[in-house]
Amino acid sequence: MNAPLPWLAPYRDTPVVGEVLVPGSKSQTNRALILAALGDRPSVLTRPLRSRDTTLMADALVALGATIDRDGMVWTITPAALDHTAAATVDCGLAGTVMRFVPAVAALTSADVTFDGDEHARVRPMATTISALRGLGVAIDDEGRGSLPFVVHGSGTVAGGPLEIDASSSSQFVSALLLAGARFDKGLELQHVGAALPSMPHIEMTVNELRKRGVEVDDSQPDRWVVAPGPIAALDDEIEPDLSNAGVFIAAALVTGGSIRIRNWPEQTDQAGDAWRTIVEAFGARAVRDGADLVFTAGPTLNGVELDLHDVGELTPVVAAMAALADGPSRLTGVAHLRGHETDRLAALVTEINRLGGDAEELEDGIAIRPRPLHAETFKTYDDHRMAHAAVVLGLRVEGLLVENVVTTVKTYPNFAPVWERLITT
Ligand SMILES: O=C(O)C1=C[C@@H](OP(=O)(O)O)[C@@H](O)[C@H](O)C1
Ligand SMILES: C=C(OP(=O)(O)O)C(=O)O
Repeated sequence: MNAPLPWLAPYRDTPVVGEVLVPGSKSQTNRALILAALGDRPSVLTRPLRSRDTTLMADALVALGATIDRDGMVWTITPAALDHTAAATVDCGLAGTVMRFVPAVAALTSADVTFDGDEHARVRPMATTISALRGLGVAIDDEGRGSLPFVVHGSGTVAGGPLEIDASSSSQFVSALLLAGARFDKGLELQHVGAALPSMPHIEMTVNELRKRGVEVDDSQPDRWVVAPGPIAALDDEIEPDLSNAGVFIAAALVTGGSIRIRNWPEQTDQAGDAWRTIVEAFGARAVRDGADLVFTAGPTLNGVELDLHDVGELTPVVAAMAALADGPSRLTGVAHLRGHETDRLAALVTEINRLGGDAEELEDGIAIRPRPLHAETFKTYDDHRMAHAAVVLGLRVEGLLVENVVTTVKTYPNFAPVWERLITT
């Protein structure tokens, strides 16, 4: 494949004022697809995200026997008969939700299912998925790697029952087992042991999605989930806008002293990205509801921040870009697990901010950033959609900044670059 051409990030020396409707939530779409494929009847999904991660998820479920009719903004999912026996291959791309969520579904089929992904996917943490499924009696052949690629040898059933795992490197290890747990013969009694779990809102989203489909989940004890065995009811559902991806637009308003209306921000939501409402306050900005929308307006200064982002780690790259443009120093902590994301995000952010002449330093569990005048360079994106988001935010204030590969944003946002360009240049 040819190397992508660097993209000149639009620069702005006046406040960005505008509005945007972001596409659907990646996390909700991929949970809904899994649960529909395991459901008791067909389900209809409205406004799903159509991006690389959700296409990979849909293709994976089709490979396991589900039928998915993708008609624009309405997808109809007919569940997989789990007696599927034909050998299948699942391309995980760089999608954590695909590489962590789908193996437990594959274990329920009677097929040999090979999982692999992008080059960097092979170094993302997977050992917990492999050992957890083995602990439930599933045969997996990973040639001792503890990472992709591996083959799940489905035997048609998973016994389920009690299981201890260490999910401190990714909440997705917990979500994956909960999503399939009701279809295990004995259900699942899952106990997390180890350092604090990251991304708790994502686990809460998993539990909510299960309950919406009639699955009984007891989460009354910390770090413990008991999923009763039984059917997963089909559900016709509408996907919310992706609030994590709204962050790059919110940042555009904050770093230029402007204002942005994010359309259709849900009143009640379990998305991690809802945290933008409080994060912007730390920067000295505010978020005000106006009907169905939330309007984010910059304050007179962009304060430095001290934020523990353990629960909302995926917001870190955009927060770090804002911090590099702030009026004072920042410390972003609680995010050691970002080293296992699309790239080692702590190292990548420090390298790229410093490449522009900034002063960022890696901490044991985060980043310290002291703002300095920045100059244009090519900002490397490491095939990470959120590194590209960080780059375009910095490009608003650093004239001439080039983004190595803005197209990498297709992981969770189709058409991001033209939408951004229109907002910033009109
Ligand atoms: O379950 C999910 O949909 C996700 C969980 C989180 O993963 P980690 O717990 O690995 O950070 C989050 O960062 C990721 O973007 C999506
Ligand atoms: C960590 C992320 O993705 P993934 O689902 O691939 O883990 C992310 O989107 O920030």
